[in-house]
Amino acid sequence: MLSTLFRPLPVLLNMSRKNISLARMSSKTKSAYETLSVSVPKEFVYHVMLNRPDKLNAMNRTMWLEIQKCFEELDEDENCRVIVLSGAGKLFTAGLDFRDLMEMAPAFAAQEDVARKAKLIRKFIVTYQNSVTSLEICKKPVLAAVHSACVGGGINIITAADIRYCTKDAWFQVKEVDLGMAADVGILQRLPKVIGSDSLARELCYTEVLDIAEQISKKSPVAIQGTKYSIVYGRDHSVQEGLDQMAIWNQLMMQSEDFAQATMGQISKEPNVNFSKL
Ligand SMILES: CCC/C=C/C=C/C(=O)SCCNC(=O)CCNC(=O)[C@H](O)C(C)(C)COP(=O)(O)OP(=O)(O)OC[C@H]1O[C@@H](n2cnc3c(N)ncnc32)[C@H](O)[C@@H]1OP(=O)(O)O
Repeated sequence: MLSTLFRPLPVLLNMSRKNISLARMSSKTKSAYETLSVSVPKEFVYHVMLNRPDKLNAMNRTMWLEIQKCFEELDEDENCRVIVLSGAGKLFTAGLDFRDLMEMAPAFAAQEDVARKAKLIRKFIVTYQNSVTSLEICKKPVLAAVHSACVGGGINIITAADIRYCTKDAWFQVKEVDLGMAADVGILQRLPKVIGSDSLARELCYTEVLDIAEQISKKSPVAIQGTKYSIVYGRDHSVQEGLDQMAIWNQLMMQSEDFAQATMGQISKEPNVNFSKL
């Protein structure tokens, strides 16, 4: 289980529940966010909370953009020396917001030419990559405190943090293959390095459980093959080179029928999709 590789420290979450008003924050960090809550539980300690509890902290476009804005601001804020990142409500995050994906689909579909479609998709991927990378670029240490579920996009986010803590009930799922895509905003580049086991990272990215062969065979071949290619590429390249490769790869592969079929399967809770041979 991936959870065994993260350090359990529920105390962090308790500390963070003290909500200290925005008025106490420095003048440089006074943005109000729609999807994040920022407080200062102790001097120099800032607490950023993913704050869409009624949506299981699903990461919509606003949240991706606000994460980057927030970490860029805290990077500049001299009153901030360390940042705790957690999720409000019953779990850390349910990952990428499906509704957001559905809203973006018509814009992609409106472009008929593959190069123009790819240009649009690339912009979307790189925007979300930059959001995750903002935690890594931020000069202040970021401590991720995870409780209950941390799915898909959430793993991207915490692998860019400095230290990961979790409660005993926490569980982690690299879920992108179930959407018919290779994870493209940092998991494949950072997770193997973070957990120090290329073998375990591959198992988690392909499947999550031990009956490996059967599970892999039922998933999208576009997603599995893209995942493998990108992990191997990531092993021999820098994180940024891996992210660049990923954006090029998925600007094409997210146009495949596997992506649409797998995403619909997840939304309708009928994940048994018969993918075409590849
Ligand atoms: C360029 C792109 C870069 C980013 C890529 C990122 C990719 C990913 O993040 S892939 C992972 C996507 N997420 C998932 O597949 C998780 C789906 N959700 C679940 O498996 C469960 O909800 C969960 C185990 C997290 C919690 O289960 P629980 O039984 O407690 O709750 P549910 O009844 O399933 O859900 C409650 C309502 O929340 C809605 N919801 C859940 N997840 C999402 C989501 N990711 N996006 C939008 N909405 C979500 C769910 O539909 C329920 O809504 P309602 O039926 O209206 O009550």
